[in-house]
Amino acid sequence: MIKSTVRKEFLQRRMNLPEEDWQQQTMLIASGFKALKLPPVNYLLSYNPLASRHEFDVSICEDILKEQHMMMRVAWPKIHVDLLDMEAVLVEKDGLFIKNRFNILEPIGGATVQPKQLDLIFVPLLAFDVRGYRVGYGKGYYDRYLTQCRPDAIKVGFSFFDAIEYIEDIDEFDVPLNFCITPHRIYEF
Ligand SMILES: Nc1nc2c(c(=O)[nH]1)N(C=O)[C@@H](CNc1ccc(C(=O)N[C@@H](CCC(=O)O)C(=O)O)cc1)CN2
Ligand SMILES: Nc1ncnc2c1ncn2[C@@H]1O[C@H](COP(=O)(O)OP(=O)(O)OP(=O)(O)O)[C@@H](O)[C@H]1O
Repeated sequence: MIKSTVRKEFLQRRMNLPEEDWQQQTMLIASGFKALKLPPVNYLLSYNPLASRHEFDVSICEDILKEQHMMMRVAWPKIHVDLLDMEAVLVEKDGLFIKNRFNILEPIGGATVQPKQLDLIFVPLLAFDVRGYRVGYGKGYYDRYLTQCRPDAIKVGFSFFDAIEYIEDIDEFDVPLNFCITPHRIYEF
């Protein structure tokens, strides 16, 4: 399947998930994540989920990590629409967020974390394949950003659905995930 077909189909499937299933599967994904053995994490790039698109609520996994990595600091993406690029911004406790044009909460103020400082990245996705390649909303923000990160930075995706066979139109910019957690499986690539 090509990215544009995957994008439409999986957004539809996610939007059609009944609230009860969404909640139950969220808990299964979070317990899968808890079982992951990760090296020390100093800097995490998280994201604020778009509830209106039924995105996975990564804040549960953030909390799990905070217990395991006491020194960990969390950054959030801030996009630059004109440049199609993104930065990771640290927000201290009680920091402020404002909604961007896509309705996603972004930090106001706060220090930028350099991409090479990040140890762990939660990567939003609509679907992924058996090789760890993913499809997002199609603007390439994460693809551009991930090429600037350390090769050993761990990229984790979360999905309510299992891997698809192949995303056909992968290009040289696509960076695969290291892990994808689904309600019934942990994929490692
Ligand atoms: N929660 C969350 N935060 C994130 C992402 C994400 O996927 N999820 N991103 C991951 O990249 C970046 C934002 N990327 C986005 C890219 C497109 C659209 C979007 O709604 N696109 C419309 C088209 C709108 C237009 O062209 O103006 C669409 O898909 O209908 C939203 C976010 C950074 N932050
Ligand atoms: N590093 C890069 N430099 C230039 N163009 C890029 C880069 N990364 C991705 N692109 C381009 O951005 C466009 C969108 O990429 P793609 O369809 O893979 O987005 P996506 O993975 O669904 O979106 P996202 O990364 O925002 O979640 C493609 O045309 C792709 O070639």
